Formats: sequence, C-alpha cells, structure tokens
Amino acid sequence: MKTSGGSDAAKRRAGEHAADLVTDGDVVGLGTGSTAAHAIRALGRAVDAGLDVQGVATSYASRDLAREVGLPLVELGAVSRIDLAIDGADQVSDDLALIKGGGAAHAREKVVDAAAARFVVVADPSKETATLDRSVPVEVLPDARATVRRAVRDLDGEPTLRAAERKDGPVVTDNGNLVLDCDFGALPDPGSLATALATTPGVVAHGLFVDLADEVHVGHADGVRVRARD
Ligand SMILES: O=C[C@H](O)[C@H](O)[C@H](O)COP(=O)(O)O
Repeated sequence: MKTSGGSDAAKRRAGEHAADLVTDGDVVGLGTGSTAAHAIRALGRAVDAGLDVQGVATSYASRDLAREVGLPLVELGAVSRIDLAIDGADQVSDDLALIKGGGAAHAREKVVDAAAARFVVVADPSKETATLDRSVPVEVLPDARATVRRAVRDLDGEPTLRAAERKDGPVVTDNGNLVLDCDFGALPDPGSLATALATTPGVVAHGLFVDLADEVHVGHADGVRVRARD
C-alpha cells in the first residue's frame, strides 16, 4: 500500500485504536492508505482471535490487504448497513472537514464513509490543520478533463493532471478515470467549494469530505487523541 508522510508508529496507534471500536457482527468500511491499512491488519488479527466481522473495501488495495490478512469481505451492494467506516485523510481541519484522495481512492471511499452509521478518521499529527489548504483531488471522466480544468480555473483553482509514477501518462483510478489535483489555496469555507465541484459536469467525485466525519483518532507518542464532531 502506498505510504504518505508522517510517523508510521502514530498511524499504527490511530489505526489500531479505531479497530478496537469494532464489535461482533459489525460490517466495517475499510478505508485506503497507509493509516487505514493498520486498522485492516488489526482487524485481521482480531478475526484470527474469533471476531465475527465483514469488511467493505474502498479500493483494490484495501480489498487485497483484507484478503491477505484473512478479513472476510462483502460487496457494498450486498449489505443493508455499514456500522463503522475507518478511513485515513490527507488533511483534517479543526471542524473535521477532510481532504482525501492522495491515493486516488476518494470516490469509493466517499460512498462507503457516507453510508456508515459512524465514520472514524485515523491520522497522524501531520494531517491536522486549522484550515484546509492542500490541493483537492478531483476524479474526472477522461473525456471531461479539459472542461473540468476550465471550470476549476473559473473557481480560482489551478488544476494539475496527476501523473503516474511507474507508468508514462496519467494516474488511472480504480474506476477508470483521471485525477486533477486542484490548488485553491486556503479553504476557509470548504462546503461551498464542495458544492461547486460536485455540480460540475464530468466530476465523478472530489476529495473534500465536509460534514461526514464523526470522529478523528490521532496517534501520538503517548497515546491517541480523539476529537468528535459537535
Ligand atoms: O485516496 C486515498 C485516501 O483518501 C487515503 O485515505 C488518504 O490519502 C490518506 O492516506 P495515508 O493514510 O496513507 O496518509
């Protein structure tokens, strides 16, 4: 699984802390990224110890890891509820708005995280910020990349087509689409940008997760700090 910056020990603490919330019979959304991976591994160990749980994967990567650690999987369309989703973030603001999509998995993550009765974000301290200000990943239909680029510029953003690292050309998402990383500077009001992006034709999903997270579990050297939405 692709890693990002931040301490792996802090990510592990956060991931394992969130995995401890899972109880017998739960259906759990399995986020993508290096922090959520710690939760998936912890759940695999809990299954070995007798926990009855089913996971809903948010990407090929989280599905493959769940299989590797023996965590039973179920398709999103085959469940009537998701009790808890555990997912990472690229940035978390003071009011628990998120930027996600560093691994280009945000489209399916948003479906699963939003469907969960409880959405728990796991992070290391490097992800915390007062105001979101990272580039916002925007998944676009390949044919719409030029029109979406123009729309992003009209919103005062600067879009960059995400390039693949070990392949010539762009990143192609699990859904067969492309990603524009859009720099809008600081986002004091991410909700209005989220609406503008969501209503742009050709946008499949953007990486702003506003009013979705219920809790953030941040791993520290001496434990885990939990922040809950008011
Ligand atoms: O597309 C990827 C996801 O949104 C990840 O959850 C996010 O990028 C955070 O990943 P990591 O835990 O590796 O920093």
